[in-house]
Amino acid sequence: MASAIPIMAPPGTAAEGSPSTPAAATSTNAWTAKATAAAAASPAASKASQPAKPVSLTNSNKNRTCRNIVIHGFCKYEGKGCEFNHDVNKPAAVASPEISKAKLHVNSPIFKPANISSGSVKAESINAPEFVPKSSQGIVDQQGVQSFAPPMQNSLAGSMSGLPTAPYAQFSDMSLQGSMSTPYFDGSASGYYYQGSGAMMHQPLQYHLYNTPLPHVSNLLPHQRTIHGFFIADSLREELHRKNEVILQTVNAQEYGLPEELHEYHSLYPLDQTQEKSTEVFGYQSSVYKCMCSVDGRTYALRRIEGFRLTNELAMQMIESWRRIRHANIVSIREAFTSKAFGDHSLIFVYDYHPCSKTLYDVHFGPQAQLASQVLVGAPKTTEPVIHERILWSYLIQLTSALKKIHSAGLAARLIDPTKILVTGKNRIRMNCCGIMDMLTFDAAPNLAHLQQDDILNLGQLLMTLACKSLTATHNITKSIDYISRHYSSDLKNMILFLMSQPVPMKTVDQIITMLGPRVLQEINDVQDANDVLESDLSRELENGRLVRLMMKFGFINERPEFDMDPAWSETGDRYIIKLFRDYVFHQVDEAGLPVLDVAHVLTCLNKLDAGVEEKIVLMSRDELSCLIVSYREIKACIESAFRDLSKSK
Ligand SMILES: Nc1ncnc2c1ncn2[C@@H]1O[C@H](COP(=O)(O)OP(=O)(O)OP(=O)(O)O)[C@@H](O)[C@H]1O
Repeated sequence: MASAIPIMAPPGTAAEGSPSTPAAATSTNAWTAKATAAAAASPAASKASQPAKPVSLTNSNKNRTCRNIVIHGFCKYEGKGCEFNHDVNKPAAVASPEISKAKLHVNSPIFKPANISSGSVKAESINAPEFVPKSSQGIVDQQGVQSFAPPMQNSLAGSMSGLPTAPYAQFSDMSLQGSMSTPYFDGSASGYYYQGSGAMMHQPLQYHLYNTPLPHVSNLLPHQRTIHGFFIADSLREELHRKNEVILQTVNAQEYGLPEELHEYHSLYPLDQTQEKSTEVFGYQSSVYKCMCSVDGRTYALRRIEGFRLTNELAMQMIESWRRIRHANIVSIREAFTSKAFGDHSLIFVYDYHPCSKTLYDVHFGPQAQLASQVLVGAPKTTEPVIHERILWSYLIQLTSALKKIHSAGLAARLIDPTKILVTGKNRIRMNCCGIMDMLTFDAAPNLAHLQQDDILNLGQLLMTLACKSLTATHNITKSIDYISRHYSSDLKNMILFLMSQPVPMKTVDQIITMLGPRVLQEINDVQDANDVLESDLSRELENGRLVRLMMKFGFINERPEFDMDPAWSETGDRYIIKLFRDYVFHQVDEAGLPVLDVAHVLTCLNKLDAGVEEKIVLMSRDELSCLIVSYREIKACIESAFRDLSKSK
């Protein structure tokens, strides 16, 4: 290794045993003074060394500054036999030629293990207790592993008990003390997506690998960070995990009377919340299924209109216009087709799938929302209206934006109903089921202006329903407006009155946009704030992804059994440095010889390595007979070259 700088033996130093490592052997002057080497590598490592007696030195050495003083600021053998000069104020008569050559000097940063530096993050701090989700109702497999039952559609939950638990934990974790065993799926997704495996694969996902910091540890000094500072927020991670989990859910098609395949879709999974099917919205019973597309492998939502016979082929052309609409507040439609796969004449619409979404109805009028308002009954009179005004404005802005797109395309939504608006994120809504009414009530020459006026009226009715938090609010408009004027601003009341008023001569979406005015600016501000938070979360994960890739490279290179006796791969040259660096990063020990589990140290070292900084560190061999001073840049070059060699040998 050309660039590594071995610490040279002072003249006259007798070697205690020959250097056993090839790296040491490459230097004829390899310095074998254990004490100095141990101290050089790390104070933490020093305890692991065998006690070594310093060798006798000539009188001239008294005039030479001890290297330990120069490098580390102290010499543990001062007064115990070390004959070099320890008085830094006393100028050394003879300068040590090696030291003047060495680039490392007193000011070089030295790694201090966690138990010395109070500011570092210790591995113990991430000993979070195992999280057991609330909905886990004790599904225990034969091995006694508790499985987690997700908040699934009610009728399906029963089918999940007694399912095998997949073997996890292969790539499980950064578990540093065995305390964070992470039961991740082993990565083999084969069969997971597909029906017919007889069972819905299920796994106990651990959403909370890291708890949020406790209040008493949040008062950190500016240079300190908690372990949570390195990873995305718990809530976001949990949400993403849950979405992934929901996307992969399947049921046995036969058990649920579902077709194995439907056009180019398979693995149907019912999404309806209840068994009861209403004909209120479409005039026909409808069902929704999640499914996989065998063409692109993506997940979609199929809406089946039951018992519908398509009589006019022209109706299908309506879908073409809807297919062209792409908008952040509209669930995109992919295609529509008829099918007899369910044993009847069904009309099938294929939409984008938004995992874990709920309808606006579920969010504000469903059982959970009712429970929340019951809690509020006992609340003081000053309690805020149940749906905050800002949320109502946000809904209105999003729906107006969607309507603008639809009306500009020469279409009408024809369906603005709380059960047909999806909430796909926090206050994030999307119009669902677009295009269905155009097919079901096909009219070759529709009165578009009239339908668009209806859209605006329906928007006003929806807003009134939400503001009054009552599905019958539109039955008594005077009373509802009175309620709204007492609980909300006059701007909101006027907006609702405008939307619900008679069109004289015609109302347009542009008029609504003008009335929204400054509220739109507020919405943009909120969206950008949310975006900033997500971006910062993303950047944290970016770091982690980078570090995982580095650690993988380490894993590939270090101690490969097939190269055991190969001089190019065994403990020589560049690879030897990588091995020593691995020890430096992960295998530090403290004065008592106990492992130092300092996450901050590991992250710092890996980040510096990835950046390839010029900072130098001292690496010491395991037998403590030799040490090397190398920069992170040099170590990075070694790793890259070793990895290149590995890739070539494939
Ligand atoms: N595109 C989609 N992506 C993800 N989930 C969806 C999608 N469309 C509907 N869902 C989910 O399917 C479930 C049923 O939707 P649906 O529109 O049938 O609501 P509903 O209240 O049952 O209405 P209806 O009474 O008309 O059947 C809802 O929980 C909804 O979140």
